[in-house]
Amino acid sequence: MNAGPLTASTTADIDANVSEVFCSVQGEGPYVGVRQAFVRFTGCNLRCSYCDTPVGKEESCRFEEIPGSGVFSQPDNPLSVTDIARMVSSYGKIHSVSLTGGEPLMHAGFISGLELASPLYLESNMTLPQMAKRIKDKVSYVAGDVKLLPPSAVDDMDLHLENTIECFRTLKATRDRDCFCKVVVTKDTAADDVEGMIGAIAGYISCAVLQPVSQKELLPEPGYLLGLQERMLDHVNTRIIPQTHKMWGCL
Ligand SMILES: C[S@@+](CC[C@H](N)C(=O)[O-])C[C@H]1O[C@@H](n2cnc3c(N)ncnc32)[C@H](O)[C@@H]1O
Ligand SMILES: Nc1nc2[nH]cc(C(=O)O)c2c(=O)[nH]1
Ligand code: SF4
Ligand SMILES: [Mg+2]
Repeated sequence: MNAGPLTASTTADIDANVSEVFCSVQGEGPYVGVRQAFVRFTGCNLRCSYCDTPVGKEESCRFEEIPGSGVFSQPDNPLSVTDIARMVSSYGKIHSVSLTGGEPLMHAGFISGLELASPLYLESNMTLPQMAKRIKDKVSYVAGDVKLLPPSAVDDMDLHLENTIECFRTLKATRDRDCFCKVVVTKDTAADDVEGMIGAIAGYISCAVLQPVSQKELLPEPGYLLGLQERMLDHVNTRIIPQTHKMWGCL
């Protein structure tokens, strides 16, 4: 049994460093447009070259009390599970609570202690299988990224791929949980790599989403995305959905 530092302990953590809490609509993937509270944790175990999310401050969180106002209070970190429950319940009729980051699975101990009135929607890089095991019965939605990293970005590529597959196996779609995958596609994304990984996880997901990268200079040609979609359709229901929240300037 693996007993490394990222092996989950069995007790819940009562606090965590959170970079922001806000209310918006889900801007990515098949649930685009549903109203959500977003809880963005600090810290990440990866450094994706295209990442659009700055590393959050550890000292304080920013909390948008009125949705869309652009006005933030700055509660001190760490925040408790009770603080989070109070903040997200203030947002009214939400569909779910998006747990994002950074990498939320680095805070699995805290997530396992959350008791919220709304279902949990996990947004993860799917590379920490021990943490995934710990929270698998807490989350109702899993938006799992497939990270096709260049060899220079990982010490052990086989282990990275195994960890990804193990996360999807653990958090797979069931009667009580939806699980789908997103792949951020850039002009450097190799179709063979995408197809290999999607083939390996197809049995665990309800659909796959090809998400064009937001930086214009990194975008592939439209024909490339359509060709990739056609290949993926051999394995799983596949949609091309760009990030929508950036179109209308919401968080
Ligand atoms: C900021 S990440 C946080 C959650 C987790 N670490 C992950 O990567 O899934 C949230 C989502 O934004 C996507 N994303 C980040 N930068 C992007 C970009 N430049 N263009 C399109 N999607 C991007 C990620 O791939 C992921 O699906
Ligand atoms: N509106 C909106 N939708 C999102 N879906 C995933 C996001 C993320 O950064 O995890 C995100 C985000 O930051 N904003
Ligand atoms: S895993 Fe997610 S948060 Fe971390 S660097 Fe990649 S896109 Fe950004
Ligand atoms: Mg985002």
